[in-house]
Amino acid sequence: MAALSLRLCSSPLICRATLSNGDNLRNPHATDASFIRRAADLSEMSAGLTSPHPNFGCVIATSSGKVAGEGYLYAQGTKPAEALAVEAAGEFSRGSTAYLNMEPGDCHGDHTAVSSLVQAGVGRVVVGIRHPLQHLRGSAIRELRSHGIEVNVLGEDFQSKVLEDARKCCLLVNAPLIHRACSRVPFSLLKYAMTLDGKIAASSGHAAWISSKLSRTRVFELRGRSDAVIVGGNTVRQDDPRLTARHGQGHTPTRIVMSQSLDLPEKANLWDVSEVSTIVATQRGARKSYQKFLASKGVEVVEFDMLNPREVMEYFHQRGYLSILWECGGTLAASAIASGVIHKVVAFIAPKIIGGSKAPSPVGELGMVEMTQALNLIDVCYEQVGPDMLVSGFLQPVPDLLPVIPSEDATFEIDPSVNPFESSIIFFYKTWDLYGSFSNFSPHPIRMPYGEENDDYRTWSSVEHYYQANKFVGVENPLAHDSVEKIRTARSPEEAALIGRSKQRQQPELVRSDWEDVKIEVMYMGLKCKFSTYPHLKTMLLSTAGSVLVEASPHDLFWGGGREGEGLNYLGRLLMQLRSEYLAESSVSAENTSLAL
Ligand SMILES: NC(=O)C1=CN([C@@H]2O[C@H](COP(=O)(O)OP(=O)(O)OC[C@H]3O[C@@H](n4cnc5c(N)ncnc54)[C@H](OP(=O)(O)O)[C@@H]3O)[C@@H](O)[C@H]2O)C=CC1
Ligand SMILES: Nc1c(N[C@@H]2O[C@H](COP(=O)(O)O)[C@@H](O)[C@H]2O)[nH]c(=O)[nH]c1=O
Repeated sequence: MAALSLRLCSSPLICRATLSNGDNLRNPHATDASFIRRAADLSEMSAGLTSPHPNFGCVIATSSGKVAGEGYLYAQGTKPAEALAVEAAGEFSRGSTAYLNMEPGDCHGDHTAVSSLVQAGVGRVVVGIRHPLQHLRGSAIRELRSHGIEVNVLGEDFQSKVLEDARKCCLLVNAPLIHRACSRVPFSLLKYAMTLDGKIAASSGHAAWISSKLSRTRVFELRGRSDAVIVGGNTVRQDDPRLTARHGQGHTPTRIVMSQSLDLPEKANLWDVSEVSTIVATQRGARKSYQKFLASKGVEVVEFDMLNPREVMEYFHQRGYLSILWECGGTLAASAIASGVIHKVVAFIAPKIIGGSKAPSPVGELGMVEMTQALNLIDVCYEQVGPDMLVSGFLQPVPDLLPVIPSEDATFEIDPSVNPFESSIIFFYKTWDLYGSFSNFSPHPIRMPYGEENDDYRTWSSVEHYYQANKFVGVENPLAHDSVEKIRTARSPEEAALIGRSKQRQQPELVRSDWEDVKIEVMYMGLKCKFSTYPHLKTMLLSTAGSVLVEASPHDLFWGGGREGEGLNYLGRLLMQLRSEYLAESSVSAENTSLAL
C-alpha cells in the first residue's frame, strides 16, 4: 500500500494528503512532507484575499512531531504567517521546526517573517518552494541561514516521492503567482456545469440550473478566489448573469464580457456596477453609440484590434490580474482552449439527461478529428458535491520553479521588443515589484491624526487606509464616523480601498465637501509620514534621483500614468516632490556641516 492516502478536498485547487500512523517509521521524509502539505492547506485559506500577494502558511512543529502553532497570511499587509505561528506556539517555538509552503518575500526591507522565526529561536526551517519572483528569490533563505538556522528546501536538499508530492501542493496553491512570474497571461480556469449527456443548456438555451445548489456555492467560492470572471456575449444575452461571489465572504471579482458585435441588451445585471465593476472587451470600432451607453452606466469598454482570448489575457496580465475564471459557453471556451490560455478545467457533472442534438456542449469546435488528438488532463481530482460529481484537472502543468524562472526584467532583456520602459523612468505599481514600496498600498503603518487640525493620532495600517478614511473625516454624521473606523480597521489596503470607494459611490453625502480640493494634500501627508518613518524607504526614494517616477497603473488616470502615458501620474509626482524636498534638506545639512568644519 502507498504510504500516502490521497484525500479529496473541499478545494478544487489542491489535493491534500494525510499520513497514516507508522508512515514516519517507513519513510524518513514523511513527517516533513505531511507538515509542508499542512502549511500549503493553511495558506490556501486566504486564496482570493491575498492577491496579488502569495498565499503563505506556516506550521511550527516540536521535535516530537506535534503541531505547536500555525498561521496563514490573511491578506496583503496583514501579519505574516510565520509571526502568527510562532506567537501561537509561544515557548514551544524554541528549537522547533518551521514548515513554510513558500519562502517569505521579505520585500521592501520588511523582515518580519524571517525575524519572527529567528527571534523565536526556531532551529530548522523547511521550505516547500522558493519565492517565484526572482528579485525576492533566495534572500529569506540566505538570511535564515546567516542566523545559523538549518534551512532545507524540498527538491534541493533532499528528494523523494513523498516530498515531490508535497512540493507539488505548494506549486498548486500559488499557481497564479508562479504563472505571473514566468508567463504573459494570467492563470485561467475554465468552469462549467453539464448534464450527464454532456449538455450545458437545453436546446432552447435555458440552463438554470444544471448543477445543484451545493455545487453552485462552490462556484461562488471559485469566483471569490479569482481576480475576474469572464463570459461571452451569448451568455449575457441568454442568461443575464450576475457573476458575483455570493457565498457570504471575501472578495468579489471584476466581471469581463467578450463581445465582438456588441449586440448586447440595454438592460443587464452586469451593467449594474454599484457593487462590482464590469469591463467589456470588444473589437475596435464596434457600435460606438452602444459603447457610449455602456460608459454612461459606468461600464468600462476596452477595444482590441484583434479580439481573441490571447490578446485579451495579455492585456489583463498587464493590468495585474493573476487569476481568471472562465464561465462562458462552448463557443468562447473552444476559442480560449485553442489559444492556449486555459490552464485548468473544473467540470460539475449533474446526474441529469436533457438530450437535444442542438443543445450546447461545454467546448465547441476544436478541429480535432481523431481521439488520439484529445487533450488529456493531468493531476485529475474527483469529488462528489451533493448529487453532482466534480472533475478537475490541468490542461497545462503548473510551471516548475527548477531551474530558475527568469524574472520579467530578465525576460525583457531576452526579448527587447517587450520592454515598455525607458531607462530614465522608474515604474512602480504592485507592492511586490522592485519599487513596490512606493505604492500607497505597501504594508507600512503610519501614525497620523484623524483630521488636519486634530491631535488625536492613530495608527493606519497603510497610506491607503489613511487616504480612504480621510474622505469621511470631519463630516457631522455618525455614519461618516463609522466609515472612518471601518476603513481604519480594514484588514488590508485592498479592503480599505473597497470600503472607501463603495461608500463614496453609494453614499456621496458622507464624503467631506472639500475632498476634491484636499485629496492630493492628504495623499502627500500620508506618503511623507511613511517615508519619514521608514529610513530604508527614504534611502530607496533618494536612490532614484534623476529618474522619473511613474505609477504604472493602466486604469487609474489620476494617480497613475495610464497605459500609454495618458494618466496624470499624481502619485509619481508627489513622490518626486518629496524626493526633491529630501534632497534639498540633505544638501542644506551638508552645507551646514562644511561651514562648521
Ligand atoms: N452550464 C454552464 O456552465 C454554462 C452554460 N452556458 C449556456 O451556454 C449557452 C451560450 O453558449 P455560447 O453561445 O457558446 O456562449 P459564449 O459565452 O461562449 O459566447 C459566445 C460569444 O462570445 C463572444 N466572443 C468574443 N470573442 C470571441 C472569440 N474569439 N471566440 C468566440 N466567441 C467570442 C461573441 O459574442 P458576440 O456575439 O456578442 O460578438 C460570441 O458570440 C447559453 O445557453 C448559456 O445558458 C453558458 C455558460 C456556462
Ligand atoms: N447553468 C449553470 C451555470 N451557469 C453559469 O453561471 C452563470 C450565472 O451566474 P449568476 O447569475 O451569478 O448566478 C451563467 O451565466 C453561466 O456562466 N453555472 C453553474 O455552476 N451551474 C449551472 O447549472
